[in-house]
Amino acid sequence: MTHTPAHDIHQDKVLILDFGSQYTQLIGRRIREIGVFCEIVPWDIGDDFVRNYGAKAIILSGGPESATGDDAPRIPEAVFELGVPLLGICYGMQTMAEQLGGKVIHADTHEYGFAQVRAHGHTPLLRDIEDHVTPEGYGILDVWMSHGDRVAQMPPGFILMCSNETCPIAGMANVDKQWYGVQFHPEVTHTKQGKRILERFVVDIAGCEKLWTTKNIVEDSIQRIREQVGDDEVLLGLSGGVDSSVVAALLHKAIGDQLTCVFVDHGLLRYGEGDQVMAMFARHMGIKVIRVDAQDLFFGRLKGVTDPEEKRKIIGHTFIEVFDEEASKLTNVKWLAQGTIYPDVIESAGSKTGKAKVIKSHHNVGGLPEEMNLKLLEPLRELFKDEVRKLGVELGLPYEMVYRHPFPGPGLGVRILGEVKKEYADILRLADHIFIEELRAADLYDKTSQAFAVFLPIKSVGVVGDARRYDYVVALRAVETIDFMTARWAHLPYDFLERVSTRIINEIPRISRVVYDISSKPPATIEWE
Ligand SMILES: Nc1ncnc2c1ncn2[C@@H]1O[C@H](COP(=O)(O)OP(=O)(O)OP(=O)(O)O)[C@@H](O)[C@H]1O
Ligand SMILES: O=c1[nH]c(=O)c2[nH+]cn([C@@H]3O[C@H](COP(=O)(O)O)[C@@H](O)[C@H]3O)c2[nH]1
Ligand SMILES: NC(=O)CC[C@H](N)C(=O)O
Ligand SMILES: [Mg+2]
Repeated sequence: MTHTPAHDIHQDKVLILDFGSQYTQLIGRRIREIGVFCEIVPWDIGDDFVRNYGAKAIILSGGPESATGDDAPRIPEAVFELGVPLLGICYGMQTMAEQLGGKVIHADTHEYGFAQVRAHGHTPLLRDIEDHVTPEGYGILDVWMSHGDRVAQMPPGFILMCSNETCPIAGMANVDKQWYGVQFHPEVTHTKQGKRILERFVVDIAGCEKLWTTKNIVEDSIQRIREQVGDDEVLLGLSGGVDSSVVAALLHKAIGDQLTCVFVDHGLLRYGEGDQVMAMFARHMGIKVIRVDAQDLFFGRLKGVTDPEEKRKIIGHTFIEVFDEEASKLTNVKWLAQGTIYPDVIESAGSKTGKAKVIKSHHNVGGLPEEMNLKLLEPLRELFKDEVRKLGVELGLPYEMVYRHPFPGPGLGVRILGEVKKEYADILRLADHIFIEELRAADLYDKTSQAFAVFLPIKSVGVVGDARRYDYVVALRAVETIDFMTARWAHLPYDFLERVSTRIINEIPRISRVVYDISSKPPATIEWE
């Protein structure tokens, strides 16, 4: 049965040219939230790409460079030839000004953080959008700025759109062509009217229809998966984490029992996780799940190994081995499904050109041997994490599963410092479970981005019931973060920490002491190894 969605959800799309801003992904997320599809590409993607893409509007991001420099990154010429609305943000506006005959200078006073601009409400972009009105009747916007350069002279054909004392040209517009530039960042939530401004641009000015909704995405993905896969069989590594769970639910809906999942129990899972995954997917949803008990294999391979990178590599290779073996038992499989999401795609494109240092090798199930000849199926590769979560809920997965904290593939293997032993994993699982259970009970789970316990294989002395206890130490870790690239340690209430610590020491005989990790990232990382 073929199924035709009511709309082509990619019909109206916005192209975002990335000049290296810290907030480029935020621009993308805001446009998607508004209900319009968009994609982020590097600024030097080339004229041909820009001409053939079919964007209804183009947004030029901010960036760290100075538009005054001779070899500064520039907007491809094709952008100006297309006749579509343009919005330059910060660096995007500055280079637009330079390229069209205006002038940018290094400013004497830099603006970082909160600012206000007077909005000259005569342009379509800002008309009737304001936070305050002055006694003289001018609109004022509360915005967020981050710049050292500024536009000193507008290009011919542009009029002033907003300004303040430090930045007399804080916005400019060529209303005929629908080309706009703003010095402030509408994509960050500190700019209160930011989302309205972006919506005005993509919906009212560029005429994009709001077709990018969770319901439409589900319908569209299902149709595309069916067309791609036909009658073939698909294999998916199911971890119980958010991404692979949503892929499982989506594939099951699209192709039913042509899907087989492999769930590897490496002995480094959270408390009760294996049973939960089986109950949820196999029993409740009727998905074919092969549970592989590979505990002895993993613990055997990890015996005596203490170096964190070596542990990560061994876990990664052992995963592939198990996967390979399971795949070879199934005869008709042509596809390997993966939970790759859009930030993975953007970041791996960026890292090809970058020279970033490897801090940790993330395990990767994608490195399967060539002779398997499996084709890759990645139905989430256009979606941001928050979109993946909404999709999960739409597909009927429970809220608690879809909004759970991320869990690394190597699992407790990177939360047991030094050598990994089953004995340690059993102790850690219990401590972690108590911590998470208490977080949920105190309504703090959703207020932290990631929380877990870490096992320290050192012993400390305690006194319990007048007796001496000489046993292990557990560290609690909880962080608040948006993107997991930087993180602040969570300031959990003392009485809460006290309750968790008391329970852990009382209920787990092998633990003598509990400590709380107060390091942020950077300079620490979120996981301990
Ligand atoms: N225990 C496991 N059994 C089978 N496959 C696994 C296992 N752990 C990880 N994988 C595979 O590795 C992929 C990457 O893991 P990763 O932790 O990044 O994603 P996830 O578990 O799907 O989601 P989340 O980021 O929420 O944990 C998973 O999508 C899954 O395909
Ligand atoms: O799937 C994964 N495989 C891995 O090997 C891995 N290592 C770290 N993480 C997760 O990444 C985020 C950042 O962690 P770090 O600050 O420790 O680098 C945190 O959310 C970590 O849990 C991993 N996820
Ligand atoms: N955030 C930005 O885009 C900054 C642009 C430019 N690097 C400046 O400092 O003005
Ligand atoms: Mg995971």
